[in-house]
Amino acid sequence: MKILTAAQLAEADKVTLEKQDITSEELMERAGTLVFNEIHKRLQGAPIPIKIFCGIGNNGGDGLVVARHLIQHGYEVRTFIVNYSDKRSEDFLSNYEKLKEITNDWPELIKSKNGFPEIHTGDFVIDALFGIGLNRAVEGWPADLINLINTSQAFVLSIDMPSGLAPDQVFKDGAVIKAGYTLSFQSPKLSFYLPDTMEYVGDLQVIDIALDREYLGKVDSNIFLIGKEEAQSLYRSRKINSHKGDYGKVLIIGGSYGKIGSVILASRAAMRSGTGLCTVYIPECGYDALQISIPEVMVLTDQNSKMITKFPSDFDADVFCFGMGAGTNEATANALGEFLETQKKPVVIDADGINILSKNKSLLKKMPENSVITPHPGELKRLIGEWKDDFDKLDKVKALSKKFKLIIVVKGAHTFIVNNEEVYINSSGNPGMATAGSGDVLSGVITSFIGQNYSSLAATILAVYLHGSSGTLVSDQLGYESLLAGDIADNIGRAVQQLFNRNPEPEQKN
Ligand SMILES: NC(=O)C1=CN([C@@H]2O[C@H](COP(=O)(O)OP(=O)(O)OC[C@H]3O[C@@H](n4cnc5c(N)ncnc54)[C@H](O)[C@@H]3O)[C@@H](O)[C@H]2O)[C@@H](O)CC1
Ligand SMILES: Nc1ncnc2c1ncn2[C@@H]1O[C@H](COP(=O)(O)OP(=O)(O)O)[C@@H](O)[C@H]1O
Ligand SMILES: [K+]
Repeated sequence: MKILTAAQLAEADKVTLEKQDITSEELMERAGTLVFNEIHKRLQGAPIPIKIFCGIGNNGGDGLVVARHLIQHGYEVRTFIVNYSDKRSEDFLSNYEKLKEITNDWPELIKSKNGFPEIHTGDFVIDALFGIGLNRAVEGWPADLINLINTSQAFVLSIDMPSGLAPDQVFKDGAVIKAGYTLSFQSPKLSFYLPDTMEYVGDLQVIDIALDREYLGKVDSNIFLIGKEEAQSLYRSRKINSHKGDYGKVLIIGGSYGKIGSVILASRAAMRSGTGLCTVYIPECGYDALQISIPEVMVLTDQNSKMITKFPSDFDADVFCFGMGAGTNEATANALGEFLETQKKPVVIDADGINILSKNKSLLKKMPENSVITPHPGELKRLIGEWKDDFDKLDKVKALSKKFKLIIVVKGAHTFIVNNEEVYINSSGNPGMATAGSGDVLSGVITSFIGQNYSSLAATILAVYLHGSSGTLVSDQLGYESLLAGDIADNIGRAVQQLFNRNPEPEQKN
C-alpha cells in the first residue's frame, strides 16, 4: 500500500472534488460520517460521556460532523471549540452552523486555560484539533490542553492524525495527543511508523473515504507499507520437478569464540526458508556445536580456532552472508576487505560485519551492487552518525543507499527497507521479537531468498515480512516472553502457509 504525503493527500482531495463533482463540505460530510459509523459500531449507543475537541480548521470541521451525528443518535456529547485563532475554515463554519441547528447544547468555546473542562477517566475523548494541516509545533495553552487530555486517562480517539503530529516532519518540543485509537483518512501517514512518533497513534484504522481512485493509483509514491498482499505478490512457488540445486547455494561466514550460536541461528533460518545447500564458515571452536545443532548444514572452519581470519577464497556460492557474532578484530576486518576485492555476487552484511564497515568506511565502495546491510539502531548510528530526528535519519540512510547501491534494512518495531529513494515499511512482527538472535535469523532468511534467485530487494522485503509474521505465529502460541529467535527460524514455513492460508501450490517446471 502506498503511503502518501500531506501534499499528495491535499492534491487527492482537490482532484476528488473535481472528478466527483462534489463540494469540500460534502467530502467532509462523507469523511465525518464514516468516522461516526466506526464510533457508533463500537459504542452501540452506550451512555458514555463523550467530549469532542475541535480545532478551527478542517480537522475541527470533521469533529463537528461527528458531533452532529452522535447527538442525533442520542449520545451524551459535549463539543468544545478550541479557538486558538479566528481563522476558521469555511467548512468548519458551515458545520458549526449545522450543529447549532440540531441542538441547544451549543459548542463551548475554549479561548484559554480557564476554559478547560474537567476530563475524567471514563470519558470518551474525540481529538479533532489538528489534522494534516498542522504546520508548526503546538505550543501555549492548546499544548496545555493536549497535556491535560493525555494525563486524564480518558480513552482518546484521534481523527485523521493524533493532533500535534505531522505526516512528513517532526516539530521539536510541541505537544502531541497520545491516542488510543486513530482513524486516519485514505492513507496511513509516514510518522505513524517512525520510532519517535509511532507511540502517539495507538491502534490504527485507515478509512477509505473514496478519494479519486485514478489519482491514488497513479500518484508516484516512494513509500510503501508492506502487508500480507504485498508479500504474497512477491512469493514464488517451488517447482514440482526440482532439486536442491534449484534453491540456492549459500555461504554464511561468522561467529567467534562464545558467539557460534549466531551462525547456528542464521544457517537454521536459511534452511528453514528453503535454501537448497547451506555451508557455514566459522572459527574452528564452533565445529562440534554447529554439526550437532544443525546436521543439514555443511561446515568449513577457519585455521584460527576463535575468530575468522580469512574467507574461503574459491567457494562458489550464489550469495554470501557475513557478520553475525564475528567480532571486529583487525584480522577479521582485513579478511572481509580482501574478500570484497574480488566479490561480484551480492553479500548480506549484519551485526559485526556492519561494525567493521563503520570502522573501515572505504570498504563500502567495494560492496557488490545490490548487497544488503541489516543494521539495528545502534549499528546504524555507528555507520551514519547521529541524526536529528527520524526524518533526518531516513534522508541519511537514503543517501547511503544511493551512494553505494545498497539495500539498507533499518531494523525496529517497524523495519524500514531503503533502496535508493524508495522506502518499504514492514507491518508484521511484535515486541516478543525483541530478543537475542532474532536479527541473526533475519539475515539467514534474506540470504536464503537471494540464493533462491529472488532479486535482492524482493528477497529482503519478503524476508522481513515473513520474519515478522513468523514471530507473531510463535508469540500467539507461546506469548511474547517465551519467544526464542530459533522459533522464528523454525516457523518461516508456517508464515509462508499463512500467506495463502495453506501450502502454496507448486508450479510445473518449464
Ligand atoms: N480537505 C479535505 O477535503 C478533507 C479534509 N479533511 C480534514 O481536513 C484536515 C486538514 O485540514 P486543514 O488543512 O484545515 O488543517 P487542520 O485542521 O489540520 O489544522 C490546521 C489549522 O491550524 C493552523 N495551525 C497549524 N499549525 C498550528 C499550530 N501549531 N498552532 C496553532 N494553529 C496551527 C493552520 O493555520 C490551520 O488553520 C485533515 O486532517 C482532515 O481531518 C477531511 O474533512 C476529509 C476531506
Ligand atoms: N518491538 C518489535 N516489534 C517488531 N519486531 C521487532 C521488535 N523488536 C525487535 N524486532 C525485530 O527483531 C529483530 C532484532 O534484530 P537485532 O536487534 O539485530 O537482534 P540480534 O542482534 O539479537 O540478533 C529485527 O528484525 C527487528 O525488526
Ligand atoms: K486530530
